[in-house]
Amino acid sequence: MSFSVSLQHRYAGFTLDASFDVPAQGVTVLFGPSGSGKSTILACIAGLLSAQAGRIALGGEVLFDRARNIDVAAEARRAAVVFQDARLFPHMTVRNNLLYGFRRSEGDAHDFATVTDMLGVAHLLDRRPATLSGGERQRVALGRALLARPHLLLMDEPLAALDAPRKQEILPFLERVRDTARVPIVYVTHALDEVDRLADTLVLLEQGKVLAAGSLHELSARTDLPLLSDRRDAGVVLSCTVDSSDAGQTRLQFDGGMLIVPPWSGVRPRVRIRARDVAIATEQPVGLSIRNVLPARVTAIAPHDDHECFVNLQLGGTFLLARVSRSAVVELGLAPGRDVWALIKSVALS
Ligand SMILES: Nc1ncnc2c1ncn2[C@@H]1O[C@H](COP(=O)(O)OP(=O)(O)OP(=O)(O)O)[C@@H](O)[C@H]1O
Repeated sequence: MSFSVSLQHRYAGFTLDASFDVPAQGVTVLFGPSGSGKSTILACIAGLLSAQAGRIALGGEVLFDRARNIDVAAEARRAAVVFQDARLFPHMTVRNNLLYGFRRSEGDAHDFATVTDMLGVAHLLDRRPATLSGGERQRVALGRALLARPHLLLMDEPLAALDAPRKQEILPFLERVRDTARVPIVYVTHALDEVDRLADTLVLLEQGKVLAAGSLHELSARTDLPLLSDRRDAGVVLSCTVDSSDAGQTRLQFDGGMLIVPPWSGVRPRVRIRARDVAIATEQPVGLSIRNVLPARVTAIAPHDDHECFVNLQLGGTFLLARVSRSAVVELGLAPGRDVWALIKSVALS
């Protein structure tokens, strides 16, 4: 099932002309600099703004089609929105805030307990919003949204108002929602750490236009997207499964090989392998302290700056990015099609 969005809208000084087609599952992150049109797109999806032209369809359901005069009312779209500020009702307890949307849905007590447990708000039910921390308020806002049993969950920079420790506190809850709630999520942010942690699919926006849309893994391996490749820690994000674990190390399986990492107890680990942490050897090295040495094939080479190149590598269905000096590319005779060994010096786990 796909989620298909095509929108054209003009404000004085700003033109939105954005189209993307993404899977209607998991988290789709709209990422781009301030003013690139992220919130405008979200408002159109929510039904809070009618674009001057375009079409929005979730699976077979058309929510908006300007040409056919279809514009499903916001409530009927069943799209719950979580904003930067929690927007809870101040005079109501947490319980009543949570029950607000729930009453109107076909939910039952089991869902209420599941959601309050999942978001760690069960002990806050009798409190009022003013007595909660910013992170707790956002968890309640998320709970209220989930209990409305939305067909789409929309989040507009839900962590932007929180300080770094509160943000770290709430990210695992968002991961849990992504991994357990069967509702497609569209998530707006301009924070790359949130992209790394949460995105399954990424839509990159700049000045009202879509630069690229695709899986986070695929886009993180692209060298022609400065929004991603110019970051200091540019590199690919891989979703893995745990193969085995013992006291000393964990083995992570990915499509194309195995990674050895320090002991890890999570369920669906994601790793970021930074391009500067990947070296290339043309023969299998021996006597190395690096544990992750994997056979790979060079697929492309692109200049990064005056001194360095990005080398695209493929291992099975997985792409890696290595940053190596221009002189090394020449000396090693690296070229597309060449079989090499990728030496992964360090792996960042989230
Ligand atoms: N109601 C409006 N009237 C006129 N211009 C608007 C209106 N709403 C948004 N804009 C303009 O449209 C552009 C896109 O705004 P939008 O809020 O969608 O961007 P954004 O990517 O979400 O930005 P940010 O990350 O800063 O929230 C901006 O230039 C903004 O000033």
